[in-house]
Amino acid sequence: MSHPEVGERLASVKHVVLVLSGKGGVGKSSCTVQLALSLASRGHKVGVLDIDLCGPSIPRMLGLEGRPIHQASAGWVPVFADSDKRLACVSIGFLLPSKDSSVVWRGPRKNAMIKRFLADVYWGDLDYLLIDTPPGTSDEHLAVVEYLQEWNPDGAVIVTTPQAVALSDVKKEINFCTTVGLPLLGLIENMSGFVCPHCAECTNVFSTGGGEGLAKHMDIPFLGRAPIDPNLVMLLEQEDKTLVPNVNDPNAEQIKTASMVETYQHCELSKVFADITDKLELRLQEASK
Ligand SMILES: Nc1ncnc2c1ncn2[C@@H]1O[C@H](COP(=O)(O)OP(=O)(O)OP(=O)(O)O)[C@@H](O)[C@H]1O
Ligand code: SF4
Repeated sequence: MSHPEVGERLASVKHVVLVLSGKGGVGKSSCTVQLALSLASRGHKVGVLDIDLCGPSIPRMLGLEGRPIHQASAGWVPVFADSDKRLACVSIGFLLPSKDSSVVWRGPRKNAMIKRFLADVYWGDLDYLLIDTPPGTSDEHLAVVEYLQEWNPDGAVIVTTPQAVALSDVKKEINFCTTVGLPLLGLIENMSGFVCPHCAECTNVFSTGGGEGLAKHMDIPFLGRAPIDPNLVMLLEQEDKTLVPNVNDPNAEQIKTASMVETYQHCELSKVFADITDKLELRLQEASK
């Protein structure tokens, strides 16, 4: 079935990237947020579409909980995470009566909502649209791939952890992409080691390198390893995203910035994601040649 309204709506978007994981809790949403912050810090215009309809976490991570999506004549207006309007977000979380409301929908209703997100949101000109998906391969994945068919999304980034690499879930996710013809842009090994908040030394709590081995084995680019960073947890949890987290000294006066895009640049993990983002951008450039 053809979906020309999706193609028309996304004509002003340069790149569409899906973020997937085989298992829940491996850090897919936080990696999506960090890619978005990293791209926005380079001056790109970025949209984050959260299609994890049953467990939307992006509004909380970006500090946008409780903000409404407005209906304008051009379509649904996304919620912006910064005053420069470089980082826009759309999530079912903005449409629910409260943050504790749950979505218990069957496939057809979920599909209809995803189609509305793709066809009705007025993103304006975007350099990147990052789509955060639920874990595994479910109705949401099949729907988004079907609706994007004619638009040809650039591909998928897979997020895993060193422990999850051993499970077949991540291989299933990779096979899903191959089956539906979604190019694999790369794999991120998240929670790979622990950054000490005192000396910034990285300790490998569990084994690391599994993600790189798997990427090699499955012949997909390895984008990098992101360690566990307590300051990232603090930033994602705190309400005011303009305060630079400091787990070392929670009583110290926190540095204030203009936006979360800037705050994130003070986190150790932003350096790792700058490198991951370089590789992803390079991969997208190569693929579009
Ligand atoms: N590199 C990291 N350092 C510190 N904390 C992290 C890191 N990655 C993820 N986390 C934390 O782990 C928790 C789970 O992450 P997240 O919600 O991104 O996972 P997910 O894969 O999207 O989960 P699900 O799809 O099941 O909702 C969050 O509290 C997040 O802050
Ligand atoms: S890595 Fe951190 S916790 Fe371990 S010895 Fe160094 S300062 Fe202490």
